[in-house]
Amino acid sequence: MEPGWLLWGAAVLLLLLHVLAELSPAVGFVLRLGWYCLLCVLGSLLAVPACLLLNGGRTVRNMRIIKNIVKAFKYFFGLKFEVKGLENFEVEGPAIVVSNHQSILDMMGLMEVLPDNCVQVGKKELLYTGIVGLIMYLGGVIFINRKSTTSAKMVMSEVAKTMVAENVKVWVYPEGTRNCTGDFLPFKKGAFHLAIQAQVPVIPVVYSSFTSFYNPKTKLFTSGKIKVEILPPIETKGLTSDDVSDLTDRCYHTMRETFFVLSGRPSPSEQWGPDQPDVWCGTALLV
Ligand SMILES: CCCCCCCC/C=C\CCCCCCCC(=O)SCCNC(=O)CCNC(=O)[C@H](O)C(C)(C)COP(=O)(O)OP(=O)(O)OC[C@H]1O[C@@H](n2cnc3c(N)ncnc32)[C@H](O)[C@@H]1OP(=O)(O)O
Ligand SMILES: CCCCCCCC/C=C\CCCCCCCC(=O)OC[C@@H](O)COP(=O)(O)O
Repeated sequence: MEPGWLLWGAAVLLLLLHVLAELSPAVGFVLRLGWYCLLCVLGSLLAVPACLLLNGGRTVRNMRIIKNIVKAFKYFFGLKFEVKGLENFEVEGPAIVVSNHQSILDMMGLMEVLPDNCVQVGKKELLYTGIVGLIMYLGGVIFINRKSTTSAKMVMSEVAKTMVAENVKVWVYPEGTRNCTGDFLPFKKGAFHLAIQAQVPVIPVVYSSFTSFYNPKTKLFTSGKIKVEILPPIETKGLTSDDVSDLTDRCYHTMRETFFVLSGRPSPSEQWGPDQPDVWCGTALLV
């Protein structure tokens, strides 16, 4: 077929998809999410050779390449990030970063603020997403098996040693799963055990609620603004395993309080529970 016809075909297809997306929110939702996944695949196709050529293999230095590619994604979805407190990442040496996790779209918010020398903890299933899994592997993502606490704990204790030796920060989603209910899930303790074992500070990062522009249950996915705040580091020097619960609670409360402020909603003490308890976040691999 002639290239001219191909271009026309592509233009007509895009127009058709655009009209469909405008007519039906559900179709628009699926198309936008599909486009996001496609962007991840295309970005990975670009990043894999770059990472291999420039850095040779699995290393945290690849995160810079990944970050710079992913930072362009937001323009395709009309998403804006307003970031406060970046200076709080400037701690000397390693640290544990903890943040709330609402959706697979979080990957954009993550890359928007990601400090140098920082890897994330992710569920091992993400390794099976083909080239996207490969780029995560090359970026140094630490994969854990959530179904086996024993093996997850073993991986995390190993991380406590290597992060200090190699001077890397580790980004953990302490809710342990995606949650877009407009509130927080209770925090799991792995991140805080890790911080105390390695005697490194915890840096909380909070993203405002997505519910005004993204909701898989009502098939909502429009443009929107996300406020991000990096809170001051919480020191763990001198703390022992007896202090894990207190540290977890302290981070949970500070972050939840900040979450409501950033989301422009009444403080948690003035309301009870999530305002949309039935928002479905999905238990499938991605959605
Ligand atoms: C260029 C284009 C590219 C485009 C493509 C993109 C590429 C981008 C690249 C890169 C971005 C990557 C983005 C990745 C994002 C991934 C996100 C996810 O996958 S989130 C899910 C996985 N993460 C977690 O689950 C962590 C949080 N979870 C924990 O930390 C848990 O605590 C865990 C898993 C370690 C254990 O899970 P439990 O369900 O058993 O949870 P508990 O209740 O905390 O633990 C049970 C008991 O064990 C103790 N415990 C936990 N950890 C311990 C430890 N290390 N040592 C000793 N005790 C420990 C606890 O204190 C608790 O005991 P007591 O109840 O207190 O008595
Ligand atoms: C042969 C494999 C076929 C699968 C092809 C899928 C192609 C993948 C394309 C795009 C993937 C986008 C990945 C973005 C990374 C975001 C990571 C993420 O946020 O994972 C969710 C996980 O934290 C929480 O898991 P659960 O909420 O517990 O569930």
